[in-house]
Amino acid sequence: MALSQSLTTQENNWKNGYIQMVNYEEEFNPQVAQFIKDVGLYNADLDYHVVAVMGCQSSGKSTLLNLLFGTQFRTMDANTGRYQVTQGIWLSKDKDFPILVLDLEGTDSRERGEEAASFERKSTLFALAVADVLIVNMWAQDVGRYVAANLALLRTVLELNLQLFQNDRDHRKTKLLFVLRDHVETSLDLLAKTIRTDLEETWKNLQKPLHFENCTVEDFFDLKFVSLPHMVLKPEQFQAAVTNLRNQFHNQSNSSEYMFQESYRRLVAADGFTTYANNVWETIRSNKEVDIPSQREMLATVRCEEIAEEIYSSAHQKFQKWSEALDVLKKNPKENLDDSLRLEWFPNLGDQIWQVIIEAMDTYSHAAKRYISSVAEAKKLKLQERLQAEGKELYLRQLSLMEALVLSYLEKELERLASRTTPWKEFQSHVSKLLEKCGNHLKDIATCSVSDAEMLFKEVRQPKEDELEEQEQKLVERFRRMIVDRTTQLFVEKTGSQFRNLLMSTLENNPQNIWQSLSGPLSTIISESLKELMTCLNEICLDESRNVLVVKDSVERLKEEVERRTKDLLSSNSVTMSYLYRKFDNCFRKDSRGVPRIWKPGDDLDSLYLDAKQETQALLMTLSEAKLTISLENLGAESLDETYSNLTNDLEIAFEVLSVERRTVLEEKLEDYAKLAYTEAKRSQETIHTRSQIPGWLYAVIFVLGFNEMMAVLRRPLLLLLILLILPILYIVIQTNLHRMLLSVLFSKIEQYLPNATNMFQDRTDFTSRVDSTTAVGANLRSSFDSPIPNRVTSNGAAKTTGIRLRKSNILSEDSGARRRRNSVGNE
Ligand SMILES: Nc1nc2c(ncn2[C@@H]2O[C@H](COP(=O)(O)OP(=O)(O)OP(=O)(O)O)[C@@H](O)[C@H]2O)c(=O)[nH]1
Repeated sequence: MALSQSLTTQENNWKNGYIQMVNYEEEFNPQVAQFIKDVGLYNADLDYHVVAVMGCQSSGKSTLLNLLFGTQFRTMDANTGRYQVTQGIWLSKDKDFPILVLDLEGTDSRERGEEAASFERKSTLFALAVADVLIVNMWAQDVGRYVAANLALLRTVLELNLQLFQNDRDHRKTKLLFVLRDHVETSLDLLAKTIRTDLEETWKNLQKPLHFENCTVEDFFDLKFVSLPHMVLKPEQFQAAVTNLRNQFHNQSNSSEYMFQESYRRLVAADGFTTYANNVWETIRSNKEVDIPSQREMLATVRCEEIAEEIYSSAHQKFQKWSEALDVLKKNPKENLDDSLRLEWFPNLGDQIWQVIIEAMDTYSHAAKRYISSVAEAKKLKLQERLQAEGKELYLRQLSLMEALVLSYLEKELERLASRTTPWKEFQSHVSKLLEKCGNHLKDIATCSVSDAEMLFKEVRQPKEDELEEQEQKLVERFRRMIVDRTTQLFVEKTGSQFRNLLMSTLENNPQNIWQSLSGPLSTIISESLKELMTCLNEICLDESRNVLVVKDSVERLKEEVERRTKDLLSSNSVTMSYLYRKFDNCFRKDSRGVPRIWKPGDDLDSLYLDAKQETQALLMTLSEAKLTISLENLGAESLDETYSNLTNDLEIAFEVLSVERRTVLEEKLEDYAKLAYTEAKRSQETIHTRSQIPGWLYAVIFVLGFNEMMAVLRRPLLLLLILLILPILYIVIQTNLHRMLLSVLFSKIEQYLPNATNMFQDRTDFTSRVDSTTAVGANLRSSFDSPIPNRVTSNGAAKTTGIRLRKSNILSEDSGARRRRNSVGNE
């Protein structure tokens, strides 16, 4: 409450150039710091002085200060009676000079009563701790007289000063300036002598620490005595004396008279004055012993801390700007490492960070030089560590972002390399160039030209560079594996395609010995392919042991590819059947020269049929099981041959092409085809046989009996013309063997429609006759199953029809035979 009241007052007073430093309730005003700044002393360093005045209440202290320093402390108005004007401790600044002026509360305050002595000790102790010059304001007439207040005042000063500097071996002196007011008669020297005697007497009676035992008052104080004439009675003399005294405070040129000496300085820089004063006051107030050295150390600690903090935050702001710029770069990642981008990445950021740190440390050293060096150095070290840690962090961020950029760029470039049609081509040389480019980019941006900066950041960069190198190698290795895989795949596919062509041509030309025929050319194809692959692997730059693994793997994949291609080609029933039909036709319908057979009555149709079927079934068996023997040879250089020697020994590729189920299906189709061919052949043979058995006389009989009909035709030109047209057509049909096809079509149509016709006929007969008729046909069919040769072609239509549904050969499975028999019975 009291403080806030004081502050309100103070706001007005501040305009008058003073502030209540310690209020009546003994509270220190935190706004003193701002006051110091406002009066322009904050940066004065040690180039300032402190003057304090003490003395009895209403002894003209404020009046004196105002006259000497141009301050505007409030003074008592004599017309309103004698009362206390100055309460607590007030602070002002000399109007023109860097002098802080302290106006202390009067020592024998009537208003404070019994507590006056306590406050007097506190304020005196405070004044001795902070002031270079302590003005003791006294009435001249009181000197030499036994005035309790004066003697007590002197004792307090000496005693407290002793207490204050007892631990300070390098203690500072204080100027004690006795200003004797209203000096009238007694000479100043006499008065001074009296005071000096009093001081020495008091000093003698004081209990001193052992190390100060032999010290005199003047080891601690420079004593000076000034008297001022009566202000009211002798105003001119008073004014002249005041002017003279004022000059002693301001005029440095007259060194003997100059009031301030170097040895009085409290060695508290102006920017730390508030902190120092505040701490001293708080220590005094809490009745603790004020230890100047520890106060100075405390001040050094506090101030160095403040200075370091201030400098750190300034450097931090600069780091922050870079950090924000790096954030922007992170959000908008670039995809290449163009030179134009380098500037965006703050090249030589390490140097720039180092520059900030160096500047910060210089500023700190300059600002902290006036504080205890051990404290300042300790704080400097901490500040340096802090700045370096933040600088390293920033530098590391840049490196991490660059690492991400470099890896992303490298990945894209590697993707581009891998997506080429020949991904292996000059792969390693491309990779080397890329890695060099990435490395140069990092080096250009991250390397420091200043050797100290390089030393600082190298320990951060080295692990990051190692990490980047490791990541790059991992990435390259990933793509190398991918490219090896793609290259192998390309070779496998290419080899597979070549094998397919080879397989097709071998099936066309030599299906019977297909696998033996394929082995040789396939060995050559695979050997050539592996040789090419190894050349590519060399460009991809795999080590030899991995080359062996890749080649081994490729061989396995090639085996799989050969199997896949074979199965693909023969998976279609129509394709496989076309080879089987051709085989059957070659054996059955053509002679050993490949000329189509004209069936003659003497031809052993059954044997030819059985042989052809056997041959075709043998081909089917051959096609069903693949067995290739590949011998890889001369894969490359001699050394490689040794490495791959275990690969070149008899590589067997064996697999099942057609499953048992598929084989059964194909055999059934083959059986049907064979039987149809046999039936056609048999019919053709019997036709020719019948024709050859007609005797010559029968032609004469036909001529005689048909003479009339012949003449009838000859007499009808239209009929003759029609016959003349039909006969050449018939001749052409017979000559071109088309009559067989037409006959087979005709028979198949008959087969198709005959059961329906039979059924229709049977519907018109009674039930019994139908049963009999059906039984007879069934017996006829059953008898035909027992022969490996299809039934003979007879005039019996039913036998003709069932001839193509004969039981299949013995090589067919029993299941299939049983099923077919069930089907036949069903049909019956
Ligand atoms: N006789 C005489 N009176 C003076 C002299 N200097 C100041 N005074 C008067 O003494 C009275 C008190 O003056 P202040 O300057 O207020 O005294 P002070 O010691 O600051 O008073 P507090 O701050 O209340 O302790 C005023 O009326 C002044 O005019 C002087 O040298 N001689």
